Amino acid sequence: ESSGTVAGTLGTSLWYSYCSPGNYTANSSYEQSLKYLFSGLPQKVSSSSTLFARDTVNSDTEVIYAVAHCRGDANASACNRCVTEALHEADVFCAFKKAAALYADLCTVRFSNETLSWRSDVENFRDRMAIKVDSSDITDLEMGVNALYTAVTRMANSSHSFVSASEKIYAYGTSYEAYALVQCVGEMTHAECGRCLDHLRVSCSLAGQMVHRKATTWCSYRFELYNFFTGSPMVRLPPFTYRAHTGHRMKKKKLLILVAIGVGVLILILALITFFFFWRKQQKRNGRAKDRASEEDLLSAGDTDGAPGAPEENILSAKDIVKCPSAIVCFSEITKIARGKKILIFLDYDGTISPINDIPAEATIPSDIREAVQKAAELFPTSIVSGRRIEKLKNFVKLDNVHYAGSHGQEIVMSGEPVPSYAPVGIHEQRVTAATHYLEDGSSKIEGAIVENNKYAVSLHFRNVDQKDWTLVEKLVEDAKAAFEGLEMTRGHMVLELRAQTGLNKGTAVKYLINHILGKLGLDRSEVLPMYFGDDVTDEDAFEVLREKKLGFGVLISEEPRESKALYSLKNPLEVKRFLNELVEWRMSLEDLSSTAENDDEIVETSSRSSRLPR
Ligand SMILES: O=P(O)(O)OC[C@H]1O[C@H](O[C@H]2O[C@H](CO)[C@@H](O)[C@H](O)[C@H]2O)[C@H](O)[C@@H](O)[C@@H]1O
Repeated sequence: ESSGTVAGTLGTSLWYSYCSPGNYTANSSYEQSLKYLFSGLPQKVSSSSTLFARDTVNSDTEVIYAVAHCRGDANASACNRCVTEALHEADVFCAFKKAAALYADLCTVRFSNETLSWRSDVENFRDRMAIKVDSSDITDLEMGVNALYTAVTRMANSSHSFVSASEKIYAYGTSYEAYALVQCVGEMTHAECGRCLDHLRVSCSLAGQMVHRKATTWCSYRFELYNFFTGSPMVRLPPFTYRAHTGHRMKKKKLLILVAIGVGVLILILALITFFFFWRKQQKRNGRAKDRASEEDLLSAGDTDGAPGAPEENILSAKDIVKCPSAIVCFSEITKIARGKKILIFLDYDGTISPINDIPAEATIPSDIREAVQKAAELFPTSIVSGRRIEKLKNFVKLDNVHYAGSHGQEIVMSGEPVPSYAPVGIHEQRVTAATHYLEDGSSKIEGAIVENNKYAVSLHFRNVDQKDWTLVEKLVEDAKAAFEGLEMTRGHMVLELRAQTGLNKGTAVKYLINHILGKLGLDRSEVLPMYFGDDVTDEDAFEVLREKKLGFGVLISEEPRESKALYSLKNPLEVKRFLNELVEWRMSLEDLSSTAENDDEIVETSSRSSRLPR
């Protein structure tokens, strides 16, 4: 069932739902049997002493299995209500699907035409993460949360199936109250509970994710920096103080420093020997290279003339947010920090890889830019992150080897996967559809206004509207916002948008994509260099994530200097194409270099980009 639909949102009690691909037809015996199953399940689970129930029912052709489980601190009526609502959501969002899994705060429900057991389901976990703590002491805080996790898990698999706990964590003068909850289905043995939890735990590191949860129907855990469960914590762990652990760390640190010094001296000696031989070769080459003047002078200018705002030591810590130097001029700085890392590329669509067009529906991507994106994606994991809905985006981009994040990062489809791996639940789409009709009606009298439904956001374009009518446009969007719940207004290039209030944006999408790509490649965040290219205000969320997490950098696409959280700039989509092509060429030349390293002279003779090759 891995190809099923997964939906999720922040802010509603149903935080994840998963519908399997198999369908049943209306009025079939499967539908009748499922309804029967649904009618008894809430009562069955809420009256069980372990707040867990299984049920089965025979349709004409198949057996349908269901399990439901409520959180250990829920009372019977809250449990009953939660399961009833989850099954109702299943009716709406997984209509006609033979199997589904629904994850709400207080309960999980799973039904299927295949038998259900924790072993067969353990791969089917769902997670929701948020990197909530933006401070330099995140590692120390993480240690506190890890300590809490270890203690609570140990308890859950030794004596209880439900454990809530809290702990005070002191890290560098700040005090955090951390809360944890771990639960297994009562019928599982302690060993099974332990294995189920271990499986959840190893499937993703806690690194940086202070606030997160993971669940299958059978076992789950959740961490928050606020008290989210009912009643007092069952266990109160002694305060975790980072400083108490520093003594041990210091010893380790000293040892590491000594080893590092030894290795350093050795490397220095080897480097001196290598340098001597290299210097002799270089003397010979200089004669031949003198008269080679080419475009590379421009591209490597940042090396020599100190381009304005060009970061000197570590480009990720540059402070100037107004003037972003050209990514083309600073190409050699960029490749310097990219060396040895996997580059991850994130591209906004409109204004970044597609030139601005007066008619949004006609803003296609030029074939040479598409070709550049495709080539880049063959070497670097690439994602297109846009305000447009994914269907439309895919239709324009027409590339299979990229990931897509649509509706301003609210919906995500990974490359090669037929269905979204992340999307808000349906109520948000319904609100946007209602607002779309409202805007269509209201704008029919405003000449030049164009309404565009982007699934979880609706755009009212005023690029072609006479300036005297702009106030009408703004008023219409404000009225629509007031008329429907759960929508927020944002602005872009000559466009006002009403976006579903999901807490998701291009920044959260970039975090999600980076986590998934890291997981897929088995890499650590220090091994990758994400670059995000975007032209609009909505891209600032992504620039900010990369800048503040010191993960990588943003590249602002703009003809004029503009205040931005991006670190570099490019003028227009043509420059984006050129940069991507340069990046591909650089990466390929590294490969060439390593395969012909023994014949260094030959490389110098034939490469027109010799100054950017690693020295
Ligand atoms: O995140 P993006 O991919 O940049 O999408 C943001 C909006 O882009 C589109 O509108 C913009 O481009 C249009 C075509 O060039 C232009 O006519 C319009 O003025 C721009 O705002 C798209 O139509 C919107 O739905 C996106 O939200």
